[in-house]
Amino acid sequence: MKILKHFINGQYVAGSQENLFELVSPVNGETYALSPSAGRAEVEQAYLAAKTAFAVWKHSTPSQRQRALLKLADEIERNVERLIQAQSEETGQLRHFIEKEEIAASCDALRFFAGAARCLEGKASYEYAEGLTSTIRREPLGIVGQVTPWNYPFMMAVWKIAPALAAGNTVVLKPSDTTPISTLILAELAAPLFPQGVFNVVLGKAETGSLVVSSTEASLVSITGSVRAGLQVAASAAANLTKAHLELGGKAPVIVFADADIAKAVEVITTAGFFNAGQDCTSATRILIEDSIYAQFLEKLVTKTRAIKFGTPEDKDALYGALNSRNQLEQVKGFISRLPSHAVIETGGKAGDGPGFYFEPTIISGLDQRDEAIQHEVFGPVMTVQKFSSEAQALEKANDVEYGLAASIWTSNHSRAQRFSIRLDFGTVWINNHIPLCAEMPHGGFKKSGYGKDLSSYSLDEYTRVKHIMCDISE
Ligand SMILES: NCCCC=O
Repeated sequence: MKILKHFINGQYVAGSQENLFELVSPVNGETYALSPSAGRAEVEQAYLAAKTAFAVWKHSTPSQRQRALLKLADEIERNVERLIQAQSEETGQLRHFIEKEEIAASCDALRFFAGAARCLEGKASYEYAEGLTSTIRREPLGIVGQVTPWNYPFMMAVWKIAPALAAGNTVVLKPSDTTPISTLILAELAAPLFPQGVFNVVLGKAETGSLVVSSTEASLVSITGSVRAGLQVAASAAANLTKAHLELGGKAPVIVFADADIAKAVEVITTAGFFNAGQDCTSATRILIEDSIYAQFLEKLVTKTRAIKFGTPEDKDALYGALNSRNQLEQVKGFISRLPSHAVIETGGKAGDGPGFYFEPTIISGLDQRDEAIQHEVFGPVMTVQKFSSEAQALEKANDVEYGLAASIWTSNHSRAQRFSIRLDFGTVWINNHIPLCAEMPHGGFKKSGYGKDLSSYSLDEYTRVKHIMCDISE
């Protein structure tokens, strides 16, 4: 059985063989590799490598950082087949999905940050006080501790490391325990392009993650994960006064008015809800439908959903693959088993056949606003439908969750679209669409969805600090 290794100081490093755990294929439930679990000594070894590397990398010019990031994007493209193979094995995702939604998008993000590294901004230098001239320096923070999730393992690692490295920081990253291999390949591809120790990967479960985010060597800790994990990271960061960036869960409302383009709404919402088996923090999960079109819209949504195929990684016609783990499948089944008696399963509601971790695309109606499936993130191919009868009611239901990551509004009334985009309490609001992202624009939430931004120049702000230098110029 293959035993994975950490990637520290530019090379693979065997971990302690004491706490090995199994990596299980979501496609067939079989164990395909063993992973070590980094303890304190290994995490400290990674931080030491990152600290030594920071002394060099912080003096690199933005142009040098740009060249390294651009080369990394090219190298990823040269290794696309290897990456698709690794990631489909660890996630159960479809091969065509990984290529388009992860690898291509990750290369684009790397190229964006390569350019953005050269365009950092600050206030104009000037004499704001008599006899004194002020300048602003934007500096890297130091060593960054990062924890990434399993839903898009490769792309989430790129979203974290690209702005960090572009700004001149060095990294210690712990990928999810179920999906470490694509991140190890990323580190391996990056190694010849950056000074030794700039990007280190330590493997393990939650205990290793706690060691990474509680290190006193970290200047920033950044996590994409659940609200529960985010609360723990925020607490441990606070104990050291370490800056934290938290990209946590979501429960996106999708508000459909009678004047929307219904055919387009049905098409996009079913894709945006079941894409990646709904394991997406911006997934279209809570469909709020104006009462005058409720029955007609629901019928179309159900018909379209029944035609959705899920399948193994090779299946070109499938919309999504397996859920990431047995644990995640149990989570989704748990939500279904706890549905109240007033809930109606319009379609789906069951696990798929076979040994893999599959679940049918599912639509649930009849729920009350306070019910668990409306209030909490399922992170599976499950959407709920609710009715509303006025703008005020739609807005109230949409905002009435603890999350604030993403939302969409569907209408042909321009003023209404604008009103909702202002009043929706979510970090991204789509108008007549749902799910697309781009590297130039920020991704991050409000409320319990966390704080700080991934992507865009706003994430470079997270990874830099602003220094004011004031010089006496009096004669
Ligand atoms: N659609 C990408 C969202 C990233 C987090 O799940």
